[in-house]
Amino acid sequence: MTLLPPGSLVVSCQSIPGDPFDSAELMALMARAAELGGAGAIRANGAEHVAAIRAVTALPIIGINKLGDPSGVFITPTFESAVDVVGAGADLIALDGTLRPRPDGQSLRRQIERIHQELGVPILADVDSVDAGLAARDAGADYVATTLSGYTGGGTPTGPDVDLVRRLAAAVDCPVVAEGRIRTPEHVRAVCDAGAHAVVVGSAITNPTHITTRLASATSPNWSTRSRP
Ligand SMILES: CC(=O)N[C@H](C=O)[C@@H](O)[C@H](O)[C@H](O)COP(=O)(O)O
Repeated sequence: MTLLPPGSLVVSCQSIPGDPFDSAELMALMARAAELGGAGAIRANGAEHVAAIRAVTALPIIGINKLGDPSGVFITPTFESAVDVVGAGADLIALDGTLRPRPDGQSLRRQIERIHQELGVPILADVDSVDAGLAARDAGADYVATTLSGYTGGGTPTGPDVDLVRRLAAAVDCPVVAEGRIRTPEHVRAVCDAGAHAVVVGSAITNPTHITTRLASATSPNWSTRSRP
């Protein structure tokens, strides 16, 4: 059985430090709601949140561990950072699969090899380019995802990187997961048409602050100064 069946919607239940929803219990409720809504898997950050989500759902969990400086390699940057997340119940590990230097000086290949051999779970490599996707696959990744496109320099676009999904799907011999700034059913359709095997949606479902900001910014610029009846 594949952990991420084709056409799965993966809901990323991650909170932002300092946000009112920054709690493992609340992310577990988000995961339950995602399951009721038809999600095929959950993505979650850190052992505490993975454990809370594991307690309320049997859906596959893609575990990550964000550590260190977000301007560098910080999504599950080392073998050690994956250990507790798998211990808490993650079924797959996602990690930074970009070509950037890793904080412990280890190679991506060695990190993937150790997670496969010592923790026994598949790897999803979060990449930002076709070259990184090819290298991550060559290093042993089981899935590649577009997660880091737009976050490694050169500015962040507003929508998903549909073109990278298409180019990765043509280049790598493993499933391609679309992730990053997927906010509407049209975005989901576009990445599926481009060849995505599964689609990850985070903020548009699980971050009420972000959802409010996007909708609030769409009101008339004169709204706040308009006279009220
Ligand atoms: C770049 C980075 O650190 N992405 C993180 C990866 O785990 C999360 O902060 C995102 O929320 C996730 O990728 C889902 O994306 P979106 O929230 O845009 O649907």
